[in-house]
Amino acid sequence: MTAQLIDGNALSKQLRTDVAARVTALKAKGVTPGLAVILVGDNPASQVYVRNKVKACEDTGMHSVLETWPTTMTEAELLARVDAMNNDASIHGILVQLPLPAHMNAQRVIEAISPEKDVDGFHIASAGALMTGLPGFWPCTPYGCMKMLESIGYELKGKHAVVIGRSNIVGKPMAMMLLQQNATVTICHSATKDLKAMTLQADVIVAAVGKRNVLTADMVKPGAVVLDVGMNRNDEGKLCGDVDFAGVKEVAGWITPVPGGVGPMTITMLMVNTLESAERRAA
Ligand SMILES: Nc1nc2c(c(=O)[nH]1)N[C@@H](CN(C=O)c1ccc(C(=O)N[C@@H](CCC(=O)O)C(=O)O)cc1)CN2
Ligand SMILES: [Mg+2]
Repeated sequence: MTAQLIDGNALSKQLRTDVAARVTALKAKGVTPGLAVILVGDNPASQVYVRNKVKACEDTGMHSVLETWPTTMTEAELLARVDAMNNDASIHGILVQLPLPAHMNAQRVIEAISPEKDVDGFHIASAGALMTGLPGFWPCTPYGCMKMLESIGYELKGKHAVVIGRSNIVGKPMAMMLLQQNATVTICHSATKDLKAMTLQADVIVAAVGKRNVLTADMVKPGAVVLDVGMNRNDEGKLCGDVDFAGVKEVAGWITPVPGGVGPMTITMLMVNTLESAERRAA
């Protein structure tokens, strides 16, 4: 058996077309959605991601502001920039690209973003809203995973989902979203005793560890849906996920590739969150 591919580039293209149409409608009401992107330091991967975010804004007709600051910026200076964006009426979404330099407290910076503009969904108010089922911004990567499941018409009710990884930005919110759709959810992590015993029971597996080959073919139930959130480099320096793609695709029913899977969906859901923030303002 060979798994069907869930193509994050194709789904993103489709969703961004919908976003662009809604942006046009909002502009007709006099509101242009605006995103502020703040990058501190010169991490080359982060530079690529922020450029792609600005480009996604251009492609969907949104306004964007990109601020890049040197690593020597102080946390107080960064907090002042966040505050300026909180008070800028042309900005509906603010994101501070992570990771931040070591001398900054990322959580403190995130909490300085107004929850109404927290389009990354990282603020504790956003996390609390997701936890309790109240309206709020959902973190873009797990939100993108949910859209991928929706795109294949997958019914989560009563299914067993295993999330590998417990980060605040992927693993934990992913588990909450799956739970909200009435899946039975298991969160596995570095102290899990028998990961394979868990994943073999799973109808849906989300791998979000940041380590190659965390999931291999012998760990997957035939027909399972496998979503790969990892971004690593293999021995040849090529981008790869957490899943042994070549092996697992022979067992799984559905699988996301890396690159071209969850990654592009992260930026697409950022566009959706920013648009919805602006729509709320216009309502
Ligand atoms: N403030 C934030 N910081 C970070 C986030 C985030 O959502 N908000 N997530 C990641 C980085 N990230 C977006 O910021 C991100 C990573 C990867 C991709 C992506 O499209 N990847 C491509 C491959 C790109 C490549 O070739 O290098 C893919 O998977 O196809 C998008 C966004 C951490 N920081
Ligand atoms: Mg992410």
